[in-house]
Amino acid sequence: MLLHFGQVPTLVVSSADVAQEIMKKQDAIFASRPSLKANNIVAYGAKKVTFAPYGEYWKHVKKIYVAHLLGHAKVRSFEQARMGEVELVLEKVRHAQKMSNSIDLTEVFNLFTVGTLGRVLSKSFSKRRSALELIEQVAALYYEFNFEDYFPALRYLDRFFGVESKFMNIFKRWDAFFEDMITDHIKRARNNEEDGGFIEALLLLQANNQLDTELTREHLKAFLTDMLGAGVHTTFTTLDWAMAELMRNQEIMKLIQEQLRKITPTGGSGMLTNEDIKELTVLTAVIKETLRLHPPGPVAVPRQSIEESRIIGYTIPKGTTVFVNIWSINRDPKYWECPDEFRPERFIGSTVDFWGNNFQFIPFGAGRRICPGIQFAMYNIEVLLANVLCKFDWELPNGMKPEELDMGYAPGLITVTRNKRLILVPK
Ligand code: HEM
Repeated sequence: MLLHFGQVPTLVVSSADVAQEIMKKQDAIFASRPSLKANNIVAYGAKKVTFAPYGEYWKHVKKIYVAHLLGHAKVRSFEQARMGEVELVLEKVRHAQKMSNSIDLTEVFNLFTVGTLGRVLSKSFSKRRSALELIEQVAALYYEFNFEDYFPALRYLDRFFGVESKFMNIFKRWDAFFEDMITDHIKRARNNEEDGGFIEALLLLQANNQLDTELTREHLKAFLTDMLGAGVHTTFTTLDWAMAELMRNQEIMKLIQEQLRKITPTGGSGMLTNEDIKELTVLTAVIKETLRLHPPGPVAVPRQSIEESRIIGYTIPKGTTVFVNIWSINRDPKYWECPDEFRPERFIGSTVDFWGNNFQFIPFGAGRRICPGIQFAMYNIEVLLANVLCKFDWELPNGMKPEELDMGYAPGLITVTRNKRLILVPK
């Protein structure tokens, strides 16, 4: 559907066929991003990959992300940090179990996600709650309708809306947070404490000066905002939805628990590692079905066309902003039987995967701009779910029945979280 939002031609894509046309066949034309006011302020111009226009700079920085943080080998190498955070979660749950208390799993998942990411940025990362608070504030402001993005000629009206000053205020706190993180890291490095994290790698690249692109302190901070901005809400909300769906589908939860309880952990700590659970098809199917029904980003990050093109017989002008509606594509009855039902078994024995080749299932997007954090996210989601399901049985509080669990969506545009916190009792 081609619309005009103010002065900007806008294409909304809600079918797998057109998504394939945009994200695969004509990907080079549609691989850029529109320049939004929020990005020019909070995201340090277009320095972070998520909002960089398609081109050489984007390619160089994405390579840095993959080589030093998000690539498969790197993700595997972060096992210690990941398992350290799993251990913290298990301790909290054990404590609640011992006291016969309920536990707020939404909060636990949120802290786990920011903790695993923070630790691999810098080993000494500890400000989980401040980071979460900042991410919330930025998310709330980010997609607030910004008049100027759609009516550039009416820029002067911002003095009434005040969007820019709101962004500037948040940006100052955001910037100070990342400045502290880098400064703390540098102080420890003076004491010869190596940590193998992303900030260390970036500082080394900066010192060696062998890159094809400039790497200033601003670039470093932009990359860190990219990681926390793109990686935290998306991952935590998947954990939250998956666990809620399992509470409503007890037979599937029991099946996974039986499979998990047959595995003997290889690590000395008694926790299951990613290696231990790599053959668990039911757990993977549950996560895929969660991502299909509740894609954390219901609308992919907007794209922009760099030249005029033809899509299914229509002319799409250069500079069109494209929104791919992942949510409705993932539930298209043309591809999915009973699309609104949680049925993980549909993925067992199926070749449909989320790597951007099956356009009826694109929770991570597709094409050149596909999410580079898939492996990172999946390792964290799988290992945490495996451990909390293996070590504990779970009940709803106050005699609540599974069908009474609120599965409504909280308001929000960037990521779609559950309406209510997930409070459960570990047994
Ligand atoms: C369940 C978890 C996640 C989901 C569902 C998800 C989903 C997405 C989607 C839909 C896009 C846009 C793709 C497109 O335009 O075609 C994206 C982009 C991106 N994601 Fe993720 N993401 C997740 C986790 C992560 C994590 C953990 C990180 C990093 C720590 C990350 C980093 C990024 C980056 C940097 C981009 C921008 C890529 C580009 O513009 O080239 N994501 N993600």
